[in-house]
Amino acid sequence: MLQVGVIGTGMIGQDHIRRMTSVLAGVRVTAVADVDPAVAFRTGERIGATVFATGEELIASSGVDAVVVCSWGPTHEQYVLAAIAAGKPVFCEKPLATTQEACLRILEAEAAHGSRLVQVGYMRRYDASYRALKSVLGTGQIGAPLMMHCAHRNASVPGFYEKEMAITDTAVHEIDMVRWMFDDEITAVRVLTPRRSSLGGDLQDPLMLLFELSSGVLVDVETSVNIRYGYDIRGEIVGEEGTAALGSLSPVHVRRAGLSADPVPADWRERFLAAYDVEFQEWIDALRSGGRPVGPSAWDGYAAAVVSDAGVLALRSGERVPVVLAERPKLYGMEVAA
Ligand SMILES: NC(=O)C1=CN([C@@H]2O[C@H](COP(=O)(O)OP(=O)(O)OC[C@H]3O[C@@H](n4cnc5c(N)ncnc54)[C@H](O)[C@@H]3O)[C@@H](O)[C@H]2O)C=CC1
Ligand SMILES: O=C1[C@@H](O)[C@H](O)[C@@H](O)[C@H](O)[C@H]1O
Repeated sequence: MLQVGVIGTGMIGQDHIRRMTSVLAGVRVTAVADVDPAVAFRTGERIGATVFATGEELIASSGVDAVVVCSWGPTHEQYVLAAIAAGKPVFCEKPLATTQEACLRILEAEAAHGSRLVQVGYMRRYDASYRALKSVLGTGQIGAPLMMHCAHRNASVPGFYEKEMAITDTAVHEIDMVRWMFDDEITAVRVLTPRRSSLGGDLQDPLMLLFELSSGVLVDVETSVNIRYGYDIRGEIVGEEGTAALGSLSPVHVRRAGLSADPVPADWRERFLAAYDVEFQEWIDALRSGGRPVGPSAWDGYAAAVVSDAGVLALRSGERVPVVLAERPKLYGMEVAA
């Protein structure tokens, strides 16, 4: 049984605790910590886990074999570094860290440790629809890819959500997905600002991002974070001889009162429910078999941060911003995770 400690017991922390305590096999949540002690105590009491006053104490505990970090982005670096220093595997929700400099510090620490300990929570790589899309691409049946159109729509966002988070918090999923889908790097970013939605308050919402890949493939991403009608994730690849798109996800299609409709998920927990399950089960199984994490690596977390930084610059300047990555350390090979 893998003994896991969870740092950050907010929205996604609770969801991952639920899957580790009642859905997945071979795992027990033995410890929790949150900067808000009331939340941590309620959770610890409910699931019978030890509550630690700080994430660092949780990481040091002998009752914790592996760590899951679900706290706010700016706090990820300190916990990932502490887990590496303790030699414990750490699953960190996205983003790996909020600056590329912080990601580089994590890469250095992991390289000094000498083997992979870190996995980043880019769950789209585990989603059945994205996996099917990648496999269609791989068979060559639509010919060489030329473009991809994506949409990332949230029904609404919390009050603390700022305009650049449409890139650093939201489109960062497409940044990782595109690198994985095409086995390629994003080399430049542009960001266009359409007419502003009146539903987004001060936010510049929606945004239109354009990624250039080193192969010449172009990827456009619409982010709309106040779309109201639900959580809608789309993707279509245009190839030389055909197109392939993420399919409809609904198990049921309703026709009534002059309407033909599929339900739309409320949020990411519903849309990516199965993907998170697969992501965590594969992580647990890899660690239990004495292996290393094989999903999105600290390198992937770093690359996403560099592209995301370029996106923020492109939004501020209105210019095309090139993406410059550091040299890829040997530890991360050229393998494509998940
Ligand atoms: N993969 C995905 O689809 C998703 C990933 N996320 C990521 O998960 C992380 C958490 O997001 P949410 O759960 O939505 O936020 P949240 O605000 O609901 O929960 C975060 C929790 O972390 C706690 N926390 C903050 N600083 C802390 C610290 N220094 N030490 C310990 N606990 C601390 C807060 O008190 C709170 O309970 C973010 O990095 C976010 O980007 C969130 C939603 C979906
Ligand atoms: O990661 C997530 C949130 O943090 C983010 O705020 C949302 O825009 C994404 O759709 C969700 O998957």
